[in-house]
Amino acid sequence: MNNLQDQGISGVPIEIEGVSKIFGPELEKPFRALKEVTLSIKAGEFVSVVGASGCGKSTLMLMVAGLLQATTGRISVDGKPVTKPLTDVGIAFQDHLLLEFRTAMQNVMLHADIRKLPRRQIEERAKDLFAQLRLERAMDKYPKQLSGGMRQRISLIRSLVHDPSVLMMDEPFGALDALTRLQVRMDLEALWMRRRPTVLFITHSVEEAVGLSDRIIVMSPSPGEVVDDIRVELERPRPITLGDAPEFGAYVDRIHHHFERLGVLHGMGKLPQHA
Ligand SMILES: Nc1ncnc2c1ncn2[C@@H]1O[C@H](COP(=O)(O)OP(=O)(O)OP(=O)(O)O)[C@@H](O)[C@H]1O
Repeated sequence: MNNLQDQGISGVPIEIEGVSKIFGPELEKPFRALKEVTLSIKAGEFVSVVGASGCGKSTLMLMVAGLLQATTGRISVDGKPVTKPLTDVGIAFQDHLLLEFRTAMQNVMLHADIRKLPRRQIEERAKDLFAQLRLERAMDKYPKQLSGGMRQRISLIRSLVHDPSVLMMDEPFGALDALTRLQVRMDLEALWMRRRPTVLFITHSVEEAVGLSDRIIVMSPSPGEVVDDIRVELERPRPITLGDAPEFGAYVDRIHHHFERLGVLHGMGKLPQHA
């Protein structure tokens, strides 16, 4: 066991150094999606990326996952350069992508089947995750018998069942109603706190980013650049009523202020200034 495991942290560090992405460099009009992104993410940190639509958030995530090559710069995960798709990773998208002809449990076990992982051990962990999310009764149901929030939480269980050291989520709760979104946010925090994988979380919701993150990376509109790196010093687990805390409002305002300055948001009045 290493020191981090002693502390119950299963995550690994991610280093992104001077990473740019140009789509179609061979074309007459190449498109620069990301410009010189440098980020150092600690093992077990929960990091959100917020920014205007099209600023390159998904592009960045795909490059870290090894699914897309950076044009310049270097990315390493757990000290190793990313040169091919990561395997020790869980991925969840807005679309839950559950197979309709498999039950919830069978969907979750897909990982074990594909990756030939020890089935009994993974099934135990899956049952434990279903129980933690109060979804035991959904285990043998098919996706069409479940609500959108349940389907998304099952997708969350699937992304965590193999105990990955990195969890990547691209707008996972985008299609949910506000109440379900709040529930899933708290469920995600609880699951993350148990094993502390390193999380890269992409969201359009500033409130969700503040609710979940240790750090929030604010990106400029295309080509995406890091304009702020905010450490969120709010105690965990964060309560349902977090939105009432003045510090919460200050973080949200700070990000909105960037968006107003960058022309992503257009307000009528003046927003308060933050350091
Ligand atoms: N394969 C590609 N070829 C050319 N351009 C691309 C490609 N993939 C993405 N882009 C462009 O790169 C930019 C960044 O895309 P990306 O999907 O990373 O943005 P995003 O911030 O995740 O957007 P959203 O919040 O809307 O999901 C966009 O302008 C997009 O059109």
